[in-house]
Amino acid sequence: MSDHAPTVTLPHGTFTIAKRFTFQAGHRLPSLPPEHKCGRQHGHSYEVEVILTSDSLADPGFVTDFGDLHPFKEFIDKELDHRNLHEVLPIEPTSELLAQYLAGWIIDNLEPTVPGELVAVCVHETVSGWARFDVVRPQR
Ligand SMILES: Nc1nc2c(c(=O)[nH]1)N=C([C@H](O)[C@H](O)COP(=O)(O)OP(=O)(O)OP(=O)(O)O)CN2
Ligand SMILES: [Zn+2]
Repeated sequence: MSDHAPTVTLPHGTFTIAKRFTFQAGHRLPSLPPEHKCGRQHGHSYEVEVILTSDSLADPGFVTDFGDLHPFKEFIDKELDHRNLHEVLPIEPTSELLAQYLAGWIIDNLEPTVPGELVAVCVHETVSGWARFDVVRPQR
């Protein structure tokens, strides 16, 4: 029996990675009618998933080094963690708008320094509810 796994023909395709970040925050959704429970102050353990893609890999075989996403963690920890989101964000803090806002932060601040391209940001507010914002790029 050989000591090596067999050689295979490597298929063409695209690579996708994801990394999860978490933070705790309070919010309310001030635009909701007064009888809606989510108009009241409450909190979530937010999970944010950042999804990046590339057709080719940087050494040693990365779309983007997961460690290169650390500035996003620093941003979340400094600006969002243990805060009232409706007080610190320039948007109404629904999951959908938070996903779009975080995608904008990544495109402005992180994407220029990493090889991968942002595909989407998912925001999980609860174990059962989440929203995803998909970045639409102009046709090249
Ligand atoms: N499309 C969206 N709907 C709602 C959002 C949102 O961001 N996008 N947010 C909320 C509230 O923030 C709420 O905290 C979560 O709502 P909901 O899942 O209804 O609340 P529960 O976890 O208590 O769920 P139950 O299934 O009722 O236990 C509301 N909607
Ligand atoms: Zn909520």
